[in-house]
Amino acid sequence: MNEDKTQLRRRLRAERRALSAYQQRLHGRAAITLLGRIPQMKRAGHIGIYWPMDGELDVRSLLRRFPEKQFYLPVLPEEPHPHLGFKYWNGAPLPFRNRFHIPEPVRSPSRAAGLLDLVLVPLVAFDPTGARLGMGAGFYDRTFEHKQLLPGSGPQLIGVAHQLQCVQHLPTDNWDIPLDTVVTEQRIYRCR
Ligand SMILES: Nc1nc2c(c(=O)[nH]1)N(C=O)[C@@H](CNc1ccc(C(=O)N[C@@H](CCC(=O)O)C(=O)O)cc1)CN2
Ligand SMILES: Nc1ncnc2c1ncn2[C@@H]1O[C@H](COP(=O)(O)OP(=O)(O)OP(=O)(O)O)[C@@H](O)[C@H]1O
Repeated sequence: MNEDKTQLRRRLRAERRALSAYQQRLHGRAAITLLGRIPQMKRAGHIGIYWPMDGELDVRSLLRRFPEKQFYLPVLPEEPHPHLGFKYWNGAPLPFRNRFHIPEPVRSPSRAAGLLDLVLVPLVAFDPTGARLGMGAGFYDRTFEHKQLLPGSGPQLIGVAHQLQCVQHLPTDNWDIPLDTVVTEQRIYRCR
């Protein structure tokens, strides 16, 4: 892996973890307000979300804001499948945690990633063109690989991040799947 990516990942992970609980709450609320203005979000019925970790923006209260929509959390791939699964989550407590200590609704029904209308994608860094740097396992890139073959297909990918995670230009690799939109506590970036 490219050293630039490794260093950037370390620096921005530390910066988002350093935000106070108060800042975190403000950013979460502001991002939810902006998400509510995105037309694709208004239309979406089945939405991939994530359980926040490591200082990521917390948008779980979308479940209360949009009680008519269905939300799904990612579950780690199991051999031999290389893709993230998505399982229905109604907001109930989740006792099971995966190997990264992230809760998963293991007993809930699954929905194929390609059948979600929209996926809120966690990230470590992004740039205004929609390039994304994640945790470094390539899970989201592999899961939405087909979007590269058929542009415009598959769920809308909406990155969710603190404004401090925006960098001028991110180095990309040929497997990176670009984001359609990025939402921060300050603004909406329309990338595609
Ligand atoms: N909230 C959230 N959920 C998510 C992701 C994410 O980025 N954010 N993922 C996006 O892909 C997947 C999990 N991906 C991950 C990839 C690497 C590490 C990681 O490197 N964790 C440790 C070191 C490894 C370990 O403890 O064994 C670390 O913090 O350095 C964590 C999660 C699915 N769920
Ligand atoms: N479509 C793919 N097919 C095969 N390997 C892939 C694919 N996408 C990513 N990878 C592999 O995954 C590894 C991690 O990729 P990268 O650093 O871009 O992950 P990331 O987007 O930061 O992580 P994540 O999506 O898990 O948050 C790379 O070394 C690459 O080899």
